[in-house]
Amino acid sequence: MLYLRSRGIVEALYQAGAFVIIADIDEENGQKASEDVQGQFIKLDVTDQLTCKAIIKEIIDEQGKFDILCSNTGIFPQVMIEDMTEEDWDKTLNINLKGMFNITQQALIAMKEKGYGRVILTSSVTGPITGYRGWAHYGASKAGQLGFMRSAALEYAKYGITINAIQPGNILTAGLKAQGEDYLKGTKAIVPTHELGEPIDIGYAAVFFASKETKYITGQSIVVDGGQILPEEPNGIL
Ligand SMILES: NC(=O)C1=CN([C@@H]2O[C@H](COP(=O)(O)OP(=O)(O)OC[C@H]3O[C@@H](n4cnc5c(N)ncnc54)[C@H](O)[C@@H]3O)[C@@H](O)[C@H]2O)C=CC1
Ligand SMILES: CC(=O)C(C)=O
Repeated sequence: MLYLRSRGIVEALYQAGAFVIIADIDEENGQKASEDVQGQFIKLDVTDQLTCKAIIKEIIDEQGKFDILCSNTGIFPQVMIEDMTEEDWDKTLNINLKGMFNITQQALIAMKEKGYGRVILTSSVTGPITGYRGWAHYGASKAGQLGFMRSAALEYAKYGITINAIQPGNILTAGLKAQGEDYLKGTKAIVPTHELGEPIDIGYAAVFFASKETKYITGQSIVVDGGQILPEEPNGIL
C-alpha cells in the first residue's frame, strides 16, 4: 500500500500486516517513518502529476500489485479571507485537492486493472461540517475532497474498488502542534473527551476502510473527533 505520511495510519496498517510505502515531500522524516515499519520511502510532491504517475507505475513494477492508497497529504495554514492572496488559495488547493486528485487518479487506474482496491482520503470536519476562522481555503479543499470521493465511488464501484474518507477532528500531529499552545489548550476545552486525538485513532479508522471485509461500503466518511462536533446545548461538555 502507498500512504502519504501520517504516523498513525502507517503504524496501524503495519500492525494489520500491510507492506507500507511512504510517499512524502519531506525526505528525512519520511525515511525515518518507513524504517520504523520495515517499509519503503519514496520522495513525492503530490502537486507533480507526472511524478504521481511514475510512482504508481514503479510500485506496480516492483510489487506486482497496489491494493491500498491512503491519500493523507495536507497543509492547513491560517489566513483570514480579506488577507488571503491568490497564492495562499492556490497553494492550499493545489496540495490538498489537486494533489489528492493527482495521486488518487493514478491509483484508481492501477487498481481497476487488478479489479481490486481500497482508497482512503483524509478529509476533515473543518469544511464539510464545521468552519474555523482562517481556514476558509482549507475548508473548501476538504469539502472538495468529499465531493470528488462520491463521484469516484460511483465510477469505480463495479471494479471492486471502494473509496471512503476519514474526517478527523483535532489530532496531535506535528501540523497541529505548529498551531501553538493557545490553540491546543483552547481546542481541548471544546472536545467532550477533553483530549486531543492520537494519530493512531485515525490509523484504526484507515484499517477499517482498508480491509477486504468492508467491500460494501463506498463513498462514505467517518468522523473521528472525540465528539467535538456534537454539542448543541450550552453546557453540553461536562
Ligand atoms: N492534525 C489534525 O488535527 C487534522 C489533520 N487533518 C488532515 O490530516 C492530514 C495530515 O495532517 P497532519 O499529519 O496533521 O499534518 P502534518 O503537517 O503533520 O503532516 C503533513 C505531511 O504532508 C507532507 N506534505 C506537505 N506538502 C506535501 C506535498 N506537496 N507533497 C507531499 N507531501 C507533502 C508534509 O511533509 C507532512 O509530512 C492532512 O490532510 C490534514 O488536512 C484533518 C483534520 C485534522
Ligand atoms: C486541521 C483540521 O482540519 C482540523 C484541526 O480540524
